[in-house]
Amino acid sequence: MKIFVDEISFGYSSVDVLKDISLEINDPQLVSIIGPNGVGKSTFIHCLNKILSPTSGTVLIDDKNIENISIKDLAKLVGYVPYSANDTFPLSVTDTVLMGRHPHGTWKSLNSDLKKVEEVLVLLGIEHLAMRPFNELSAGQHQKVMLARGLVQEPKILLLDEPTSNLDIKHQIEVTRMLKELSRLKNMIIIMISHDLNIAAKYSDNMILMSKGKIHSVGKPHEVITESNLREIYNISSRIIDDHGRPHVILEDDDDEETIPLCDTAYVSSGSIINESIKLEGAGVEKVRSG
Ligand SMILES: Nc1ncnc2c1ncn2[C@@H]1O[C@H](COP(=O)(O)OP(=O)(O)OP(=O)(O)O)[C@@H](O)[C@H]1O
Repeated sequence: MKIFVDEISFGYSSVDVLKDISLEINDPQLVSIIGPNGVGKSTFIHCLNKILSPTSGTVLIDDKNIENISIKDLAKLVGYVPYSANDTFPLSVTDTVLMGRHPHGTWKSLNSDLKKVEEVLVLLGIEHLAMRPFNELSAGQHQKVMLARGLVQEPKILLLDEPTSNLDIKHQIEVTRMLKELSRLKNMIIIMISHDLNIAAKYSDNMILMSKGKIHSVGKPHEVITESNLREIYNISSRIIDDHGRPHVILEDDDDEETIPLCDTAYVSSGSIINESIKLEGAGVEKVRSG
């Protein structure tokens, strides 16, 4: 499986957002897209599954231009879990997840589909919610159910827009680690937008830092999460603590000379909570041309 993005640009009617983005991603892996608010991260992943069509440039999946792939066929290749806290489904959790088995297809519920749903609910630790009405769940539970719906689709490429933003710290870590494991187990390219630099750095095989509609940096977490990048793009003073070869970001307060962990994981990661069961290095994200 390979995604090749060749010089795509996109603008909404009033604003140019993406400018000549090129990128190639090979191999099963977890890739995080990071960058400040409004730089075009969601717009970019919308161009990878035809929610939006680039104004110029092409997106190829396994050498096929996605413009020539029907929405129904594309759904077999590319899954997408949007950032949305407002989804409502007048269905049970099981039926909501079941919809992911046949996106754009006929509504079915075969035993094999139900088994897949059950597996994914167990994987995400929400099997106890199976019969609960979706609309009665909490925001974090909603987010896990929507993630389950994306996973049960078993796409080759899964696009996730801030999939852990409503989860508590323990579940953010668990789910992100699980996504990395799943990329290997299911042979998937998982592309996740994240604002949590520490968790993203810890579990991503590669990271993409976006700025003003372009890719600013791409590569391994320690290549992307650098003090100079954070100062330039986020305008923050930071210190990078190398934790077993992976960066951890500590904010520095220029006035008070105090340091603040960027997120709780700075503490957690140096403790014993994280117990990685799979440790594989991924590779294969390559910036083809810089914008
Ligand atoms: N439907 C739309 N119509 C017009 N402009 C839009 C639309 N959606 C997004 N934009 C604009 O496009 C730019 C990029 O938005 P996008 O949602 O891709 O950013 P983002 O990097 O994902 O931001 P965030 O981190 O806040 O989610 C922003 O300036 C936004 O205002």
